[in-house]
Amino acid sequence: MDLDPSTEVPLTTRTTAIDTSSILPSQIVVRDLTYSVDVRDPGFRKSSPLSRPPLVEKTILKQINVVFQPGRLTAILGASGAGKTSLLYAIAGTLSHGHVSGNIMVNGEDVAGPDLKKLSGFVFQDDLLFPTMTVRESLTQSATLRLPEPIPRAEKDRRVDETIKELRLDPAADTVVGSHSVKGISGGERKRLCIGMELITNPAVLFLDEPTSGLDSFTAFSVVELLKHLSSTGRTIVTTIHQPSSEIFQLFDDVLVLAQGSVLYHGPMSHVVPYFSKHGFECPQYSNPADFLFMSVLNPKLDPSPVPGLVAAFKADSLYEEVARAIDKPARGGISKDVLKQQAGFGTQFSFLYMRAFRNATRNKLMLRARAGQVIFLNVLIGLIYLNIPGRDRAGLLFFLSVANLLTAMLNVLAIFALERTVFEREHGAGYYGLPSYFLSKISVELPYQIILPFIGTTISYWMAGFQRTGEHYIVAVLYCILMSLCGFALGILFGSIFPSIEIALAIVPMVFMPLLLFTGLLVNNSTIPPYLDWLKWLAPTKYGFEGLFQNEFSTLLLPVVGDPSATYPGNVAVAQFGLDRDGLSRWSLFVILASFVVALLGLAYLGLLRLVVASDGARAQVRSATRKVEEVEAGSSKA
Ligand SMILES: Nc1ncnc2c1ncn2[C@@H]1O[C@H](COP(=O)(O)OP(=O)(O)OP(=O)(O)O)[C@@H](O)[C@H]1O
Repeated sequence: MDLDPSTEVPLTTRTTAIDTSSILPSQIVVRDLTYSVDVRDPGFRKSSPLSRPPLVEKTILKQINVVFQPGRLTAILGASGAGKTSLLYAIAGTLSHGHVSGNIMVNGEDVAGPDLKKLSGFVFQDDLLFPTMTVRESLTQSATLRLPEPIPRAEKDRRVDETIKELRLDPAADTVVGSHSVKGISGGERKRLCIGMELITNPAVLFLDEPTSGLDSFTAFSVVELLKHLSSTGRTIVTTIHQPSSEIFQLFDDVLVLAQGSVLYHGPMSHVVPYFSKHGFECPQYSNPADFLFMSVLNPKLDPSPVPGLVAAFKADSLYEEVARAIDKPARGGISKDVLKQQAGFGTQFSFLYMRAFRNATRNKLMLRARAGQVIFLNVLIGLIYLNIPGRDRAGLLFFLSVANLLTAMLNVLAIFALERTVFEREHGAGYYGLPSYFLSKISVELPYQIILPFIGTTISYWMAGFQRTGEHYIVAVLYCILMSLCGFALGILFGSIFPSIEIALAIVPMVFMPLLLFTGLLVNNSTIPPYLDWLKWLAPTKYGFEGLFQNEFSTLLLPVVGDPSATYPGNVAVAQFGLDRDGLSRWSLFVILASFVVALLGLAYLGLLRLVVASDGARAQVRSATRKVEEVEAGSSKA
């Protein structure tokens, strides 16, 4: 349990640390909001194993009309799959999949989703914070990247201090967020930090998706009490919530009950029980109204379902008339464009991301040592193996250098990117920074590794194995290894972004990658490969790496004849024996092709990331729903 009495104190009577005078009370009117997605027809009967179900439209939200008032805390309740998250995302403008129709107005002005996104804060259910950053650093990140550029640094720092005070995070201000393996702040502090990261811009509207999930009841209560306090300062706060306790339920000003994408009730919390009792659902005395709703009205096992009748009943109720009136005559206060969150400029984004990645890399000392250690260990080992091996038999070491530099870089980057991918998707989606600044900062932070590590590794094995002792040959060999490492870096990002998880990437990548090793020229002589497979060699960076390293070392060397060390033959003969002269490419042509490969792979990696950020918003709702179902099945089986 993460209960720390010093930090989890209920926040009942409190003053506010944040200057709330600039909050413009914002009424949100949602009119005829409909949301649908195209899905494969679940009722389709396959006529053959290859037939695919046709796409059909699935309506998730059906003509929703609701009004969220400033200074009020609204809870969206509903069974799993009712459309709570979809409604929140659709209003907040964080959906990118499917078809959304209807209007969303703030103080009577029509706002497109992205504008409301800028005007409001959004706290996601799964809080993705950087584990190596402290609470203060996380808030500073939000202030740096999301407050307008002209606001002075001192003012941004003041806002960070205010937010820490407001959320009572002072005792944890300099504690790292932590992760599964490193103990950091408590669950309640994490949630408050996520809220704080949104509060930095002092938004008039705050959306939260299940802010109490995973918290014990007391911590959950203190989080909702914080929301209540924040709404009392004039903010419009809307949160989805899953089965709140009766203490938490009492904190809400308004409740919106959803079922099958329609509104069953939207009005004051105090009217919920009388309203449903009027429609035949009597809440027993001393029962938690939320539990009562889930066990009776929202119980999916009820046959016939009361939902259609209750949807119609709500539309005929005086509460709905109030909503309809507000929709017809929305409040007129305008929206101040000044309060819109602004993304910092490219330079600020880049330098911040660079510093963060740099700090992250240097704080993660284990990873740093592991990366350097594996390079030194492998190259000393291979250097010892080739210490006394003469002539062209050292070709195996060149093969090793080309493949190992690519593979180690690719796997390291894949492992690191797998950890930060979800954070990247979330931060990018929340408008902290753009893809160009992220991509460039990633390259800039990784570049020293991809230069220094191959340099160290190649230097060790090159001199131990006794390759040509001229500056030129040594430098060309190092440059080839750096290019191979950069290819691996780009492939790591590319595979990390196109495959949904590191497990899937690791299952598929060897299948694609291993056959390409056959085209290097060492394992199979190039001239013996059948013509219909021969073209594949052009796709193998290892071919260019190995061929270039081989030519660099052997083409100008006189090699000893096996069995007669006093006799020699020109190294070009060895090049021809391996079939490496077949394409007529010099070591410099190979070098240029390999460098072009790096650029092309970096371009593909960028496109992979672009595809990821476009796809992530739409996928989020589905993933959450699937996760919830798994959790429910697990909870059900553990109860049983
Ligand atoms: N992009 C999508 N494609 C297909 N179905 C979707 C998509 N987004 C949502 N859905 C479906 O729409 C329904 C409503 O989903 P939503 O996540 O809004 O429900 P919810 O009330 O928040 O549920 P939970 O409490 O389980 O998170 C679910 O059946 C979900 O599977």
